[in-house]
Amino acid sequence: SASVFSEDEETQISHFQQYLRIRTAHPDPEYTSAASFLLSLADSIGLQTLTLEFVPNKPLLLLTWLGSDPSLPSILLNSHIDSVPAEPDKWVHPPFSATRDPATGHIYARGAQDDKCIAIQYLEAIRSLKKSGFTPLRSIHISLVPDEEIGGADGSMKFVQSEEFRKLNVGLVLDEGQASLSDEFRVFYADRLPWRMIVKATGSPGHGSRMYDGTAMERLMDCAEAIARFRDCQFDMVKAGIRPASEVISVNPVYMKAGTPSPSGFVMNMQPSEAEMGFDIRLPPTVHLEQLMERINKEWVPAYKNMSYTLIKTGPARDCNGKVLLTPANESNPWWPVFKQAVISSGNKLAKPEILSSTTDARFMRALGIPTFGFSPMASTPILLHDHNEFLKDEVFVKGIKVYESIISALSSFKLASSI
Ligand code: MET
Ligand SMILES: [Zn+2]
Ligand SMILES: [Zn+2]
Repeated sequence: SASVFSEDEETQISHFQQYLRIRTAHPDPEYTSAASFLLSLADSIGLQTLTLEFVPNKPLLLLTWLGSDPSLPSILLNSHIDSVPAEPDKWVHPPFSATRDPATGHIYARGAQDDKCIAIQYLEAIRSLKKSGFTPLRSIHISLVPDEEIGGADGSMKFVQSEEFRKLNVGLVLDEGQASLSDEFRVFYADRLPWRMIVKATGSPGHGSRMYDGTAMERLMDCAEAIARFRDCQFDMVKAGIRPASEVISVNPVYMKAGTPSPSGFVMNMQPSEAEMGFDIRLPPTVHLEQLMERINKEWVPAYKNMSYTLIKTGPARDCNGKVLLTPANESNPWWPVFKQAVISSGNKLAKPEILSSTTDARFMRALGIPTFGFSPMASTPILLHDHNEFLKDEVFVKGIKVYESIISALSSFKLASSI
């Protein structure tokens, strides 16, 4: 049912909608309009702003609220500007309309959950803390980055390698997380590693009517079947409740390409000499890589079957000390109890820390050894990232701002005798 909001809250919701209406979907995200909108919000709050352009036309915004002791390690709040594409015909409201359903309060837009909500929540939380007279001890930075959805090579990867980043002296990063079906917020201490695998098969072409061995299609289908068997085994562990989905290996087919195009579709009486298939693979950070490589070479894509594969791995799998990319979410990490307590004192619940099924820019910060949590305060919300009809309820969005007020004030006031 619809809730009643204050005038300030209505303004916050309207800022969210305005941001959602900017078409930041790949393959041609409107980075310039997004940047000018975000910079004008930052100006209205009185934040310092810096626009970095590591790659032309891919702005990365750095917003700063200076702490009273800027020599202390700072807090960095990260959000990506870009979104995945949407298929408008399959949505109940156009994906860049940010339509707010008056009955439910759902705001429909690509990016509503992933992850434009947090960018505006960071900003509005800071606006409200500033208004209340709060002054941070540590500096707080917001980074608004391009290209996360396509691997981050021209975005966060360049950012963390830059002199500007080094100068921030970041002590803790918060990045995006995922919605929660229950009333407990979720928090993520690691991401799965993102791989892409492209399998190509070649074989003898021939008449569509002929039965013979060694066609490209037959070989590729053998590969797909071997992968499907492995996928079933991994998925069965999830279905049986033995492991969470983020702690198994997922291998999902994402495209198939074969056949000879014709004006009316495809030539049907020819068996093609080439066939190709793409897979999205996600690996738990502690995965046994040798075992998987052996499986790929022996079971999935045996070279003797005239198949080859390409593996694309975007981003680091280990940090500078050769350690897997995990941020301790326990008392050994002094930031953890501060974060956890801040969520609880805002009147909310926090679920047991998890590994994220998908992958975020957090891996670039973790690779530098910087503690990084994934967190998007969306409780009692269906998980709709990259799906049709992505939405966030107005009330959930507004509550998230309050949660960040608590988190930002706690983290930025946190004092510790030792190095951090
Ligand atoms: C491949 S880098 C990550 C891109 C996106 N966030 C995903 O999980 O698919
Ligand atoms: Zn995404
Ligand atoms: Zn995202």
